[in-house]
Amino acid sequence: MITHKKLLTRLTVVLWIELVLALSVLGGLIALNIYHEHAQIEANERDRLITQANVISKNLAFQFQGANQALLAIIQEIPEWKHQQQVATKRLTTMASTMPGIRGFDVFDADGTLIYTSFPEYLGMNFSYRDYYQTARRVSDPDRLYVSPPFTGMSGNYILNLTRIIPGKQGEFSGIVTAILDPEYFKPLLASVLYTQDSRSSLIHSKGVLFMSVPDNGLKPGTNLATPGSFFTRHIQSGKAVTVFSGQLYSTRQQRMVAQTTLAPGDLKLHSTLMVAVSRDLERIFRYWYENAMIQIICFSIFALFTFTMLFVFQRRESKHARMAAEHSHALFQSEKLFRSTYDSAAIGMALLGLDGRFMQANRALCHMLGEDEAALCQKTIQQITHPDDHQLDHLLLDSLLTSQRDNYQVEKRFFHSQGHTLWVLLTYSSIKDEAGQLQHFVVQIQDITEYKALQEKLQKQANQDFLTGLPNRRHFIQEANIALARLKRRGGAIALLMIDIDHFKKINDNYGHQAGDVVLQAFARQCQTQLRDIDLISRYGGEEFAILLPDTQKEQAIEIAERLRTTAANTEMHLGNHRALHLTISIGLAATSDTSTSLEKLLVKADAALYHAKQSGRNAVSVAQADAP
Ligand SMILES: Nc1nc2c(ncn2[C@@H]2O[C@H](COP(=O)(O)OP(=O)(O)OP(=O)(O)O)[C@@H](O)[C@H]2O)c(=O)[nH]1
Repeated sequence: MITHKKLLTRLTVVLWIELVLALSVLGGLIALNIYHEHAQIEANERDRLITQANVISKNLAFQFQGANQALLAIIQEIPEWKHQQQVATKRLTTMASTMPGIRGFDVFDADGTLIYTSFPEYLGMNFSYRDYYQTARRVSDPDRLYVSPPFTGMSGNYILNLTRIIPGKQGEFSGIVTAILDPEYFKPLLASVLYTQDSRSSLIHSKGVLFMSVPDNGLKPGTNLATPGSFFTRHIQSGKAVTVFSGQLYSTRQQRMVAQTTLAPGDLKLHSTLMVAVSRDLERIFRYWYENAMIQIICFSIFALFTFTMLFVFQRRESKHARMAAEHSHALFQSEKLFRSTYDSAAIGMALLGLDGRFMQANRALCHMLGEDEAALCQKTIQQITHPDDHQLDHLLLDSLLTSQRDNYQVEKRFFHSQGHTLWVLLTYSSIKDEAGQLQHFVVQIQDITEYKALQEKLQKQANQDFLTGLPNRRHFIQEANIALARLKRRGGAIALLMIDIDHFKKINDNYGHQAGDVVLQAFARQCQTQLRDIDLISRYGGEEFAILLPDTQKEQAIEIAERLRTTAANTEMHLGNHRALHLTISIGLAATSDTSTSLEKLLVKADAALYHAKQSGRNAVSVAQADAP
């Protein structure tokens, strides 16, 4: 079974995995975008560099073709000059001046001696040591245009020549004719393709010798670039007309992108050629891309950090909430457990009632008290187990809860046990309301007070009873007599009061003992009781004095009763045990009235006075009090 804690941990891990995956995807897309931008910038730059290199190449090719045509024309014209130096010089000078980029023309004989030239000051000098002469003589191909490696000319300038062989009549080597290229012409050409400050274009002889660079990068013309691994070498080795390389330059150690083209002017056959290199600084090419990429990476890192932090904070808060909820739930569980155990094991009966009085829950003590199980009790209402005599009171009090006049009340009432007998219970009702104050249920606490009630009844009885004779005592007599007088006041009629005193009772005590006196008192009480009606009330009023209240009794009728009591007492032998017996007499004072406004005090005073009169008249007599004067 998965615990709540394990489930939370699993959810936490899943969220982290999901976040990492989402960030990985986002990061991947950003990386792809950065890579794509890099590739696009690189491709665009390659295209631009190639285009610029091609512009120079085409221009040079055109230049080479023009120079080649001029050389062929000079070869054609040489026989016509017939060693006339001035004619040749004029012709060569004129041709050089009409051709842009050509500084002059020289014609050498087979030994390398300058025989015609546009620079007459060098006539007759031998230049057979020059590379262009030696290469042309060695190769001796009349169909080729020889491109010399750059060299320092007689004027001190760094130049290069385009050379053709002058073939003899049998095709043998008869000398060379060269066009001296003007380096100053190439500088604006190379500069014309530079489109940014970091752009640079160069011309390199195919043997690897640098001819010129624009702008000057500090690398000396004549530097050999044909070193292993250099971009020049890699271009030559590739055999391609156009290449582009990026990285560190062998020559300057700079990081650049270089487009190189090999000059190939149409169907012109060349021996050696020139390479055009146009390059840009890599840092400048990718500066914008780099800044943009850094912004994206920083933004992504901040976003990732933010989401990690947010998730961390969120999960900490969630886990704190979960911990608090668990603690709360544990506390609630403990509290409910404690309540349930208190509720179940309480000595007092407890129940939850619906508003209609139906039992919803009942604890063990209540079930035990009523002799029902909880399920059976929950089929009943509290009214069903209440004694009918208590229904009215119960309804009244319950109504006061339902109408919110009060929140609780306590009542003593009777319940029916499942076996039919009644129980006295002390019942406390309490309202249970919801947060809006609406009454939802009742909680009742029920205490079995049957024993207490019995004891109370017994004590009550004892409090009202004379312990010797068992007759009501004076206190109880006064209570009941007042009730009877109240009834008289309501209904009218008549009432009589007899005050009875045993004559010379002291002598009985003295002669037979106090205990015998007690026996006489008990026997006399029984004797009177047997002669009275149920509605009559006899009490031991004190000592040997008895009071009898005769409700609904007229004076005459009362006199009859009094006389009967007197004669019975006088005529009845009273046995005292030990074969002893005696006769006693009694004196009676009688007060009777039909005055509904009379009071008990008045009646007692009158009866007492009459009793006194009976005693005074010799005892064993009934004396009737005079009626009140109208
Ligand atoms: N044995 C017994 N004697 C009681 C009890 N209560 C009162 N007495 C006695 O009753 C006697 C009453 O005497 P008295 O008041 O002098 O009156 P008497 O002797 O009856 O004479 P008269 O009333 O004048 O006829 C006293 O001796 C009391 O002690 C009682 O509960 N038991």
